[in-house]
Amino acid sequence: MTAERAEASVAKVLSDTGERPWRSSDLHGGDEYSATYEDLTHALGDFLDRLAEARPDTELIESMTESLAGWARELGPLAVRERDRVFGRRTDLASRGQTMSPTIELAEISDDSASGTVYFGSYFLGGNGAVHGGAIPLMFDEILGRLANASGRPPQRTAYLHTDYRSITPVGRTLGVRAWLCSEDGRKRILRATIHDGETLCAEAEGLFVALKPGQP
Ligand SMILES: CCCCCCCC(=O)SCCNC(=O)CCNC(=O)[C@H](O)C(C)(C)COP(=O)(O)OP(=O)(O)OC[C@H]1O[C@@H](n2cnc3c(N)ncnc32)[C@H](O)[C@@H]1OP(=O)(O)O
Repeated sequence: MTAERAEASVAKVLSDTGERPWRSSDLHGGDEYSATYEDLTHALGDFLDRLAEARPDTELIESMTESLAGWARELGPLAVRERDRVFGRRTDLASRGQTMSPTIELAEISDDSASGTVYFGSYFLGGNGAVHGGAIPLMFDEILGRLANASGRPPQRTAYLHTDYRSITPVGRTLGVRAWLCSEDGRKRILRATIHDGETLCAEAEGLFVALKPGQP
């Protein structure tokens, strides 16, 4: 996704809800920094997809290894405390500034539902064209966790996450994703989500999210 599309996606969510989509830290710089960091995470995701697809020769493997080791050496001294990090903490961005799970492009979000698209690249291949069975709950935890924590609700953690695999989830296709709040009972919230390939239900999940008590990690 380009920086312009990332900004447009965030702006749409803001205009729909009248507020920031979910808690966002301002510790990590302004809009330009966000867009630049999102470009980095997209470039990294693209690299992982291309790596997963390619069969490079020894010379290219050695060259890439050297380049990656060089970047690691450069980043090593820049390590900061968890709360000051950027990776995975840009909750105002579609990718959340991370590549651990695929980017979810939300077209709609309200207090109790969200819908949009998700694209699993080749990096997430399990086998025979199907997404890895572990990557699917990872994506569900991502969207359900975001929704559970949206709209000024107190921070929540996943207590359980149940996934049913209804048909294969294909790699390399834009899939529909939907999540909604089913019930609230004190600190407990049950949410559900689905992934569709066109009309085909690929997988569905139910998660219990429990609001943290003060002092709970
Ligand atoms: C923007 C970010 C997007 C990404 C979001 C990612 C979210 C995550 O993945 S969080 C990481 C994964 N989750 C964890 O590490 C959680 C680990 N577990 C915990 O910390 C605790 O067990 C925790 C907080 C869930 C609940 O503990 P605690 O606060 O002591 O609550 P506890 O009293 O045991 O339970 C509260 C209620 O929930 C119920 N409950 C708790 N766990 C479960 C469970 N697994 N199944 C069913 N019910 C449960 C209890 O029965 C109780 O119900 P009731 O009030 O009716 O008696």
